[in-house]
Amino acid sequence: MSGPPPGISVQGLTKTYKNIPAVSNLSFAVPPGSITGFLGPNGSGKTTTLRMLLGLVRPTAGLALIDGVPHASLQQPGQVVGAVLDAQGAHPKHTALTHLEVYCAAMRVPLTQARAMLDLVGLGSVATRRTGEFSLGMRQRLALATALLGQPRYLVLDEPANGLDPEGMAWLREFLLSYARSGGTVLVSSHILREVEQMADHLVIVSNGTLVHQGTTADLRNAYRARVLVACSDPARLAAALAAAGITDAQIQGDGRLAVAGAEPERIAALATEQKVTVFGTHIEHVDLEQVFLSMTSGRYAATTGYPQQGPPPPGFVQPGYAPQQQYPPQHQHPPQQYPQSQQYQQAGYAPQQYPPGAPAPHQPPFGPGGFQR
Ligand SMILES: Nc1ncnc2c1ncn2[C@@H]1O[C@H](COP(=O)(O)OP(=O)(O)OP(=O)(O)O)[C@@H](O)[C@H]1O
Repeated sequence: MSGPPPGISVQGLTKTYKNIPAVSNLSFAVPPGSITGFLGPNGSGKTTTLRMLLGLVRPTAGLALIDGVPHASLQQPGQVVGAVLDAQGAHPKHTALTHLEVYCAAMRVPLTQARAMLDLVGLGSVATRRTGEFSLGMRQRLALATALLGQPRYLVLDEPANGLDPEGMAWLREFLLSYARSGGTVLVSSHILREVEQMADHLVIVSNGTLVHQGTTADLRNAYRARVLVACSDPARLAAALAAAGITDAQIQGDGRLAVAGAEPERIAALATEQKVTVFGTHIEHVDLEQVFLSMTSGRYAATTGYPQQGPPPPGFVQPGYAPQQQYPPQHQHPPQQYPQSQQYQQAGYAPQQYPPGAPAPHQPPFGPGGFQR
């Protein structure tokens, strides 16, 4: 018999408080080995969802499964899933070491794990200090150390970046990347896309308790990749030449410029030269994913009439209320200014796309050699 499907799976999850829906028919999956960013503005139902997943809130309807079973059915939950829901859990008069040792005893894991986990999260030097003296960032690290005591396969973190300075954020990012590389699965919530964008390979975006997007981070980036705005003597002719060369995402804008996605300015210029189309200037337009996220979750998204006008919806879009075509948020609209053909443009230099790099790992992995063993 095959075992339960691995990963986290949320199916039709619903929680209503006195007729007020906190989470409505929410379904998403967290693939094993992924870092999945769980995003949504304040009050969008993230914490309620995570609490249902961890068996702390009873769903009104639906299922939240870890390794195919509800949390309550896990044999040794602390060794399957570690959670950080809030960083305030430690007794202020307890030292960090005592705090963890109490948990070790409760979870029946060796007391030596307490010291090992403090070292792992960078709190080794303050192990005997009272947690009441800890900053919020230190408490976040302590909460993470607590979650890791049972060497879980899953980590569920609710806004772990709260209270972390940029250095703490960078540390957390590297830590979670390392955890995932060693086979762990992470579900991490945030209301700021930028906080998780560099580490999450999957994104689940909620608004008002409902799903608005799920998919890979790469797909979202590709859906909103940079485009080149070309001012030229014959945009229609250039668009036809681009299409013949396999570059089909080119649209004439209201201002007369041709907006091209999926080709670099040099390639566009070469095709224009072949077709005897004069290029007056090009401009690379980058998209800030944070703006896309804000537009998705604020409900303004459907009201925009931006780029591109046609084409498939971005991968992962699930909300039928959203416009069926992929669109840029209002911040990326161009003014309705006309660019007459005779107008001269300054040639804008090509700026390479500045998406954050993938997943550098310049640090010691917490698991495997040098770290703790699964
Ligand atoms: N115990 C509760 N009783 C009544 N309403 C609740 C309760 N818990 C949450 N809610 C409501 O459910 C909605 C979702 O809240 P939730 O805390 O899950 O959102 P969130 O996305 O985690 O937001 P935040 O990041 O601000 O914590 C909110 O409107 C909130 O007021």
